[in-house]
Amino acid sequence: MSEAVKTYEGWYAYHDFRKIDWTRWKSLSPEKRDEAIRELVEVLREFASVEESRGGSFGQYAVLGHKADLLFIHFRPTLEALNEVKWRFDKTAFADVTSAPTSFISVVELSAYTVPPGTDPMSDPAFRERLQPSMPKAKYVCFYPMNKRRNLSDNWYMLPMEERRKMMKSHGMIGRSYAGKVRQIVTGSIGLDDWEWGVSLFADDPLHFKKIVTEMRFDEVSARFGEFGPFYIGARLTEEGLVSLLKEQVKG
Ligand code: VOV
Repeated sequence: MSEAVKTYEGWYAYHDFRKIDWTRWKSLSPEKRDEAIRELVEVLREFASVEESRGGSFGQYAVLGHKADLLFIHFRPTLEALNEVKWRFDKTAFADVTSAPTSFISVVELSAYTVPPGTDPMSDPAFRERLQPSMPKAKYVCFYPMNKRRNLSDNWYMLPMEERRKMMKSHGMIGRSYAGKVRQIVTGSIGLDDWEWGVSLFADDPLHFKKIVTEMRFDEVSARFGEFGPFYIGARLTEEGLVSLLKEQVKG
């Protein structure tokens, strides 16, 4: 058996994708819509307020294309806290006009591949901080789930540790060349959801997503072992942006 990599876990993550039923939204009376918006704003402010007490983090995005309309990303210390968030949102009148085309449950994860042997990364406050990240305030988010291949000829989980470490080092070096352009938050989902990881990337220029993902496709660890699920791209939504989106849609 190959040596399993040591992983370090932080906040749990809930990627909540929502599609809006615009026909139902438009069929509500103006008073009901205003009331639903007021309640939604209150709940989203509540979600965002966890940042102040460092009890989690929250981001809201408008999703492009047909796969979803909105993405809410929640980081919280426990799965129970994520469930509370879910029920809190589902109780709102706005939730009644939405459906959830998909969702993703995972936990912020760092691994020991790049940790010098014999050192304890948890003694480093910066490392511990990265396990409880604030949602980056970049303009765009890109999210996709991924696995590492387990074919007979290319099985990540049967490679010796040293070989995996070498490939992850090369991966990390490509990643670091995007410093200041792309922030990544990798969340582990083995045993929690249908894929092995969720990759959340944040950037002010969406082309940087295309560049980094392309470059990584040519790097051995992604080229040989990467298996990818659907990609989602979202633009960060301010409170005003969300409210005007909901109001504009009903104008003839
Ligand atoms: C924005 C840049 C960036 C940077 C700096 C970066 C660095 C690093 C380092 C140093 C490490 C290893 C230690 C750790 O921190 O866990 C990782 C780990 C990981 N990564 Fe990464 N990655 C980036 C970016 C980045 C991208 C764009 C992707 C998607 C890959 C692609 O082909 O589409 C990705 C995936 C992952 C995954 C799935 C893991 C866990 C793999 C495992 O087997 O455990 N990642 N990553």
